[in-house]
Amino acid sequence: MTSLPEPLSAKATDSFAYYTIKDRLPVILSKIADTVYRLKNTVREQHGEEGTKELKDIVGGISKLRNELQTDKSILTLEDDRSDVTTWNKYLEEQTTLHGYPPSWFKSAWLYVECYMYRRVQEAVEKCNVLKSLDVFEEQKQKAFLNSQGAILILLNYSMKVIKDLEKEEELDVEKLFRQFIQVALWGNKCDLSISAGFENSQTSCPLDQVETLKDHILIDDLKPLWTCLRASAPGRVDIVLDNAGFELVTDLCLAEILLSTKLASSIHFHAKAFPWFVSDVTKQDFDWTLQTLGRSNSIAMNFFVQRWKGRLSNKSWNLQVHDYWTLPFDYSEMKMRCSDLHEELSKSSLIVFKGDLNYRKLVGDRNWDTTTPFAESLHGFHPAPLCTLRALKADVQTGLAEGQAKAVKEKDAEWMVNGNWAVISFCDKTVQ
Ligand SMILES: O=P(O)(O)OC[C@H]1O[C@](O)(CO)[C@@H](O)[C@@H]1O
Repeated sequence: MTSLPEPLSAKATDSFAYYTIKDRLPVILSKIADTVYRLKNTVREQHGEEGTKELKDIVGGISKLRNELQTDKSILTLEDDRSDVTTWNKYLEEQTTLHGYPPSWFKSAWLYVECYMYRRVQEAVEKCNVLKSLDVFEEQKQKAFLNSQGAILILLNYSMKVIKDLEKEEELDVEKLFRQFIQVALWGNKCDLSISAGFENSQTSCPLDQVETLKDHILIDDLKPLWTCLRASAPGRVDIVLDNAGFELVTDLCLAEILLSTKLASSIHFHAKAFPWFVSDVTKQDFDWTLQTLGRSNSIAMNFFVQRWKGRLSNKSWNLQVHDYWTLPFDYSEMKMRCSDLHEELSKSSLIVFKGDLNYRKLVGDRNWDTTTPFAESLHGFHPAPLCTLRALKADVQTGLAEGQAKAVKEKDAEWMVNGNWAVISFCDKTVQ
């Protein structure tokens, strides 16, 4: 086997990694500090002096972190008592031994240091007593959801009509529905709050029209083999490794619903993050909040789905799973070796759907691949089950393109790799070492 390409890193000053670490991450950290500071009156009312002190400690921790990042200090060990501390600290040791110097923000692998930043933010919260369950991104995530209400309503009204037609046994083209809901979930990934450095990024256009208007922006379309695979194993277990809360989560829930209602799947296993991550990623709290909020509305479609989805959670056709591996800095080719229980769990699936950019980066190891490297090869042996990725491009890594395709798209849009306007549906049903 030929050697692997280098991991992406801010060492390359013309890279998106460099721009992210130099400009985007400090903005995200400042925004966290502002948001937390604005909670001071509420926290004082609810938790008195202890809360006020903890809030100050969080803001202090975030400012210190921003300073470490901007001055390219070494990565420090974690000092809270979360279950993953030992794994993080051991990895830091491993990296120091491997390279002969301690990792730092601008010298080490982008994937590692960016994940570390979110884990350090969590450290500041974990060290608290009364504020231990604070989600520093909660306000942004909830605002983005509420600002996407129009698009959510259109999608849920349409989905309700589809379900009712299916129940009436109307002759519906199931493959067409599958293609449509996969693409809605794909473009749901355009909206995320970390690419916009935490600034407003809600879904405002009609998600169904978008499927048509953005068709030519899908650079890899593996819908056909994906459909064939799902059809052959139907109805089986489908896993969805979630990405962002807000509009994107609703598109994922609708996809899950359609897979079950059309009997393409018998159960859905959603995978959420164990703590607030990359600004807008879904935690269990976000998942629950989304259902509660839909349930409080007076829209018929929202209420219809909340009842249906609560039923699915209690009869276990929907399952929500949380695992620390999703918030560790490892790529997925390391899963079998580092975390065999999750790998084994995923191997029970008929199809694993990985949502979003960060999952893609972890699938392909966040390396400087030639864009024509086959997707299966870039997975570097990761294949617990047939898998696909639904990803809007927001980082300068891509595999599976045809010869000349990268050049052609770059001529149309210089920012194609990072602006979220281009996407891929890549599927793999075999292991390639
Ligand atoms: O929510 P997604 O699609 O995983 O995107 C995560 C974002 O974080 C990054 O991975 C790095 O900031 C970007 O590449 C992307 O903007």
